[in-house]
Amino acid sequence: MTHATLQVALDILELHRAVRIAEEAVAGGADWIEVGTPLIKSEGMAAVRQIREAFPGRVIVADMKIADTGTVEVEMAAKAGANVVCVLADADDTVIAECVRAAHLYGVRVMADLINVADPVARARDLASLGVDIVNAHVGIDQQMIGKNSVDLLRSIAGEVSIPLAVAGGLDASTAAQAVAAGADIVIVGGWIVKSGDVEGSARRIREAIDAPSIAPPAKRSVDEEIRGLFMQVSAPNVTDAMHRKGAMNGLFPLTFGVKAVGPAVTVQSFPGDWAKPVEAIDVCRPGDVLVIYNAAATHVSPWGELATRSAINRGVAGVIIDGSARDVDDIRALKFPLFARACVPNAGEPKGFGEINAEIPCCGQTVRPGDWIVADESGAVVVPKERAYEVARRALEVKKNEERVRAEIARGSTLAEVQELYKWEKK
Ligand SMILES: O=C([C@H](O)CO)[C@H](O)[C@H](O)COP(=O)(O)O
Repeated sequence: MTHATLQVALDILELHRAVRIAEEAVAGGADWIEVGTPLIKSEGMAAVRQIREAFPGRVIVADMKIADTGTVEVEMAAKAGANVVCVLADADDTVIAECVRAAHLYGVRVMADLINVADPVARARDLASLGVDIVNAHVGIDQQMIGKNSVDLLRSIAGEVSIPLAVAGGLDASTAAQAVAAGADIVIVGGWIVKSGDVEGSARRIREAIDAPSIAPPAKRSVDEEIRGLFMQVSAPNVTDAMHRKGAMNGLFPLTFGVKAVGPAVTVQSFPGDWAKPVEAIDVCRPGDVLVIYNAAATHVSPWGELATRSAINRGVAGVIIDGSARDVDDIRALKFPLFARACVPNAGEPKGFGEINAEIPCCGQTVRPGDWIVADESGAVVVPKERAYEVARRALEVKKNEERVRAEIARGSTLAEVQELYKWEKK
């Protein structure tokens, strides 16, 4: 088997970090270095120049995503030191042809990026006949968040053209190996390497995976299982960050610690002092559901206690959120059951039976519908609309990954303001 090229995509904003990250990725086995689109937008051609200076012998790829004025943009990137320049496959043929002509003039190669192309097979053939050197089966980061898969795209074009094929979009060690088996000549990895806390180790894992691909078929999981698996890996703050800082419940506190509640909501509308519906709702829950109870923010009476908790544990309930109060907190802590409420108070009230199960409810400043996802930990609870659960879970994992590298840089003595160049990015 021929050796597939590993291209690390420097998809970060800060040039001073990019050089360091590239050094670590190369130490881990990356062959080509891509100056990613975000870095080019943030720093311009200075980024290409500096990466060229830092890595004189390496192939440097400028991910310009050219959409127009092919000659000007290829010339800029080539003169700054790029060996490969990226154009959008969706650009008009006139643009592609200009890129190819300019590339010949300046001795660089053109990689065409199939992001968002409606008919990838037909377009890949056109691109090859227009003189493009490499076709990239790329699923963009936003598209990945709704489940689009770059290896599927690669499989659809493999064997259709005779020019080298690249693949990009959310690849990790396992999917990179699948991509090589599917015919990738160039494997492009961004986030999984550059956002990782251990860039060199992550690059090495990809290198090993693509050099000796052993392909285990991915385990089949339902969408709900995937969503739960993703949310279990992230924190409530990661989730609200992924939702542009929305979705967090106000005035809610964790009453038990070291536990986390993740699952679709079963909702309960109830009235202060009436614990019938909250307790009846336990029997409506499926394993893994989170019970979300509106109890009119009451802090003088509790609709929830130890016996309800034991029943919920028997049903496999993943946690309880109460816009109101709870009691028996010491016992519930011992049971390690995720419980979140506004307050604790010993009064129980009585079971009158007012209210409703599985209707839309208000809860701590948010609206919760049955089936909306809840992610709650010691920072509080976040509600994710069910229609966006998969996407938000994927985005939350991206948020978490972003923090890993930043955390590693702080551990080496930097500060958050330095790492993120806060002053530079203040809104003008
Ligand atoms: O091209 C890319 C994207 O559009 C951002 O500019 C990325 O380099 C490409 O998707 C690879 O990055 P990951 O998807 O994070 O592996």
